[in-house]
Amino acid sequence: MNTQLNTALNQQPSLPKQVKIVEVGPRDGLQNEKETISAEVKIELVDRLTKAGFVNIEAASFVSPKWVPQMATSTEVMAGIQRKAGVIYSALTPNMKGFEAALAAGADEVVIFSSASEAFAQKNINCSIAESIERFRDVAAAAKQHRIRLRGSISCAFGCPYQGEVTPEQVADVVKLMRDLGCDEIDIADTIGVGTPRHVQAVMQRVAQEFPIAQISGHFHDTYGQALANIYASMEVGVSIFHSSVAGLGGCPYAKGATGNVATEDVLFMMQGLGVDTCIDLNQVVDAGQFISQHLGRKAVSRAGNAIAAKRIA
Ligand SMILES: CC(C)(COP(=O)([O-])OP(=O)([O-])OC[C@H]1O[C@@H](n2cnc3c(N)ncnc32)[C@H](O)[C@@H]1OP(=O)([O-])[O-])[C@@H](O)C(=O)NCCC(=O)NCCSC(=O)C[C@@](C)(O)CC(=O)[O-]
Repeated sequence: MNTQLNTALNQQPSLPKQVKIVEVGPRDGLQNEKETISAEVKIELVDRLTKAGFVNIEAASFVSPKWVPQMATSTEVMAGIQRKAGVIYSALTPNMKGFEAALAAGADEVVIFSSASEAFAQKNINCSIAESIERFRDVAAAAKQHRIRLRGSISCAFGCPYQGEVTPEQVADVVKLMRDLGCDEIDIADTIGVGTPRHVQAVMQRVAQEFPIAQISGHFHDTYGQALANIYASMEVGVSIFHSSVAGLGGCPYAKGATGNVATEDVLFMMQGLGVDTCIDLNQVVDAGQFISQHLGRKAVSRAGNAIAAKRIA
């Protein structure tokens, strides 16, 4: 390597040596599918992901089946998966009814979810941000009582399909509320994928003033093709937890036109190239991505996944 390039590389901000990848495909990825997917298929997907080495898999969502019918099989899914010791299987819980179901199903982590945008909170959970926090108070207390991990997710942290602009200050305000509820981890979510790297860094740096950066995660949808760049930019400012979805599955029922999360295969390929450890077997994730894509009858939305799969056949 020439001296100039070497000096340039040495001046780069350092990246974390290891990151945690939370696989959200079985929940965020599948929740928007119109055709009902059987519990058996969902269970096989989760089991494949467990074998691939994820330490955290979002497997279920105990929300109203009238609002998100695809997640109505969550109890069966949680009962059918082969759990591996040490793996956290998470479930969304919008209220105490959801919490009770998650508790009965043996969720290791419950996820309360609100938004940095008032308009999106109304569309997604039918209440204001303040009302959602009040509703989560009991869920948070019950989670603590049962020693279940509590994660908070903040949608529309970089823009809202109904309200438009969202400021870093608005995101920080919700982070403070979730921190005060006792969240162990807080997700900064780009629901509609409009964030770009410098904007993402500004938001991450602002919220890190309110909550430890080691417990903040980046949840990026890839609607505008910015997700990998945003993950890289987040790592530059110290974020080391990222959400991704096998085969790039997904979309939010309450954010029309939003595509899936960044594909897990693409994230893993980038991390390998950067020498950032994930402890996850990319080949097994590619297999899981091909499995679920075949089941859904379409090609995976993962460039790395499809390229690796094609190379195997060639
Ligand atoms: C919050 C509510 C329930 C309010 O919905 P509501 O209609 O205001 O609530 P309600 O209390 O009046 O209940 C209505 C009906 O739902 C039932 N119900 C009530 N709660 C539950 C429950 N937990 N489990 C099962 N059933 C439930 C309840 O029993 C009742 O049934 P009925 O008496 O009419 O037969 C509703 O708005 C809801 O379920 N919303 C969930 C929407 C959702 O899941 N969105 C997708 C997930 S968020 C997301 O994807 C974003 C994220 C996290 O990935 C980050 C990002 O990318 O942005």
